[in-house]
Amino acid sequence: MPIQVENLPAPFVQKMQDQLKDAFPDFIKSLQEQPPVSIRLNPEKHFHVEGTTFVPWTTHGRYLPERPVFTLDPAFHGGAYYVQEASSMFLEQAIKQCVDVSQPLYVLDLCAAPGGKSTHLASLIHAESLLVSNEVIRSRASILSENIQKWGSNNVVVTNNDPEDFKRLPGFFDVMVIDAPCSGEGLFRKDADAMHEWSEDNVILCSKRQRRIVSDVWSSLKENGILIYSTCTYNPEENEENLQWLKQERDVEFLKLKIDNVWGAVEVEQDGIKGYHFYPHKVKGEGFFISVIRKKESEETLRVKNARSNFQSPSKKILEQLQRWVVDAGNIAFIQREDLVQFFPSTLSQAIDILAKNLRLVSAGTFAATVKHDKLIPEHAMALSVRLNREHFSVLDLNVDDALRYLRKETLSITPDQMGFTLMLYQNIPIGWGNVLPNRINNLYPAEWRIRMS
Ligand SMILES: C[S@@+](CC[C@H](N)C(=O)[O-])C[C@H]1O[C@@H](n2cnc3c(N)ncnc32)[C@H](O)[C@@H]1O
Repeated sequence: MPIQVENLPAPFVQKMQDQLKDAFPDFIKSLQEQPPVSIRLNPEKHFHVEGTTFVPWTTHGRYLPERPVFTLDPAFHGGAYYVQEASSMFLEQAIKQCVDVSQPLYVLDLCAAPGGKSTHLASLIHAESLLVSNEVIRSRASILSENIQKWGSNNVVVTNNDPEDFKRLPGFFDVMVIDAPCSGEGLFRKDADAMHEWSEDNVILCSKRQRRIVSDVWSSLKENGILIYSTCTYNPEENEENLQWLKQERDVEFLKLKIDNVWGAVEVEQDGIKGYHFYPHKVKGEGFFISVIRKKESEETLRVKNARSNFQSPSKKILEQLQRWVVDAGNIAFIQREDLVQFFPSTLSQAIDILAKNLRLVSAGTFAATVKHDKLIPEHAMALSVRLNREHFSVLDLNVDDALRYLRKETLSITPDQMGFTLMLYQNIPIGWGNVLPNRINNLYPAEWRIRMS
């Protein structure tokens, strides 16, 4: 929402004036404009949206001409795209230019909820990479897990830990993203609360917290590993000064990114640090800052041994059924915890075993099914999984009205010919399961995800 300049906190205005000098009036003008609307398409779900333009620093980012009601688009609930502001999609350049994504890697997204960077990372890294998507606040970790399930990746482990818990995993990660909690200056146009909560004291508080987070998690990054540090703020306390602090405390190298001038990102290079500012008067996006840092210090490394994991496997009978539910079943490990079966790439079993012993796991890979008396009830995440073998299931194509009825968990008045668990599709995107009985369809959409908007 465009903002009233007179509502901006006076010390913020003064700081921005000092920082931007001649460009300050353009910056203020941009805050009074409508924020651009952008989405990032899920490359695994092959969904097409008409009338969009490219976010230039991405492959799958698109600007929309206007803001639709995303809640009323069934494809959104099927994980066909993620709604994300465009500047933060610049993470893609940091990964593509500084990380060899042709190799499987261990990647940590430390401050991950609601999942913008994690879903993006999942689309950028090798399919057998491990992405640990962590969120310290429990309720936000559930939202994160929901968004990861919608995206459909099976190589993501969602954890709910404090950054210092990662000290238990020395030298574990090749890449670490710290999209730090910040004073939110860059989001004023989209989030009026951020503007009302802003204060100089809070900037200092955020800056100190950010240093603590980096310190706490530092030992879990490998020697030569890459740290991507980002905030959605403009001020030096949370950006350049934190990087200066890191340079003084640790042996690090700041990496330079190639940027096209037309993108409008502003490179800062001062006293050996490097970073990239995104200002709304220069880019089609919100305020953002990003820096890519290589760790040059040696680090004790936790070895992931090639031994059997301690996970319990489902029974042979269950396993045989499940293997028909997924494509490329040979490369997948199914594990059973109580009556719930999950799966992930088999090459990650050992690493996930280590995570399970050291961290609080919310989910590991994809929830496939609940086992009840040797029968399988498919989990919602299975419908949204990019590994789902659609050929194995009957499907029901829903029009937009029926799809919305389904997502509201209402009764569907359609009567398909085939009985049993049926995949609900909207524009060829799976959105969940129904159990077709002789006289009705049992709507299996998760009650807690049901849409309430009419
Ligand atoms: C900027 S948001 C992350 C946005 C997310 N990366 C995305 O792209 O969707 C920062 C996150 O850090 C979490 N956080 C807050 N305090 C924290 C702390 N002390 N340590 C780690 N994370 C924290 C917040 O709950 C929030 O989810």
